[in-house]
Amino acid sequence: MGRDPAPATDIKKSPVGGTATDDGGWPVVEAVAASGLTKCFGGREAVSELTFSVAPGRAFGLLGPNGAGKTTTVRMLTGLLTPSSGSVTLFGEKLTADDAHTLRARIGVQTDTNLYEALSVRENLRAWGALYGLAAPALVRRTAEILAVLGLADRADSLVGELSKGMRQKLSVGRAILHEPELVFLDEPTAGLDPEAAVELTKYLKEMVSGLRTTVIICTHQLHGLESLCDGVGILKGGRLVVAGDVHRLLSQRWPRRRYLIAVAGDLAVAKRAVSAVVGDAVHGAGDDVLDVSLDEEGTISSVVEALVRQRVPVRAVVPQHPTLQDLYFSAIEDHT
Ligand SMILES: Nc1ncnc2c1ncn2[C@@H]1O[C@H](COP(=O)(O)OP(=O)(O)OP(=O)(O)O)[C@@H](O)[C@H]1O
Repeated sequence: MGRDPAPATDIKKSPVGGTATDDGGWPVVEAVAASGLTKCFGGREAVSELTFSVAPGRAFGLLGPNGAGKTTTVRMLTGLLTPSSGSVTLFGEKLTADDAHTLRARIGVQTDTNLYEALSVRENLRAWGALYGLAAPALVRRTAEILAVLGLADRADSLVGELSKGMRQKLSVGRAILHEPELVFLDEPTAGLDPEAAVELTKYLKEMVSGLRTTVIICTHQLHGLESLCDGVGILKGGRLVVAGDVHRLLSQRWPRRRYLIAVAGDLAVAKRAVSAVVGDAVHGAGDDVLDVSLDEEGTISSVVEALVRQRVPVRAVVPQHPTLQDLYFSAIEDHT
């Protein structure tokens, strides 16, 4: 990656809401801030009163069922759609129709339209790089990097019109990140990608976030493992933001107790009595030889294991059960049905 790496300053980020501060306690200008963002189509609200912000150098997942309002939100955030009410601020500057063009040089937006069908993959990247204002050495370097990262090097000279759906998808992502923008909006970037390419792309996006402090806003339905990329998340339902914040904080708020599955050998009733002496009724059987235990504090798992050992119950495995972003998503959507 060519852009200068992140400064050493440790930014105390506020992925959603609040004011981020740097080491010296100075406020950090949010990369994206939406305030009361609303869009009506024909009198019907597609997006209602969205207020959230994303600090620079963060990856933020905008999630929600089909029709929840993700694309409409991103289109407003990128100046492609005028809000019915509310406002968008990018890098501390209010987004207006006049600014949109200037600000767009600092952002990358993935869309599957406007690929030049009659040009090759390489020619498409070069054409887009030139439009973004990349000069010759950077353009050549970035084109090669993008082709390698997306696994398109061996198709660099193929015409776009001859590409498979997944390859076109890769190219549309490549186009969005080609000029190393400070802020990138991605719409289902890994959908249609083979598993290897999806892993590579996710790894590259993480490097952009941690190495270049790129801010990434990602709309996706692919929740599995998304928390490894996104530290912040907003879940939309029916155009409203039903959950927003730091993923880890949201998970620990929603599931404050720690759950473990303990596989034991021998009499399960004896094992359950031994554990119950430590955790009360926060234990139940989960199969013939497995106990499901919920604890207030992580430390007490050692007391639980000690209690089993004292009763001569062999412990075969202790497996912590970590709630995931997928669990958070389903529980948030269910709460608002
Ligand atoms: N141009 C438009 N005219 C009228 N209604 C629209 C328009 N664009 C979007 N909508 C409506 O706004 C709502 C939100 O649509 P949007 O495309 O933002 O959802 P989404 O969350 O991106 O969905 P998906 O996951 O299916 O892509 C939907 O009810 C949709 O029908």
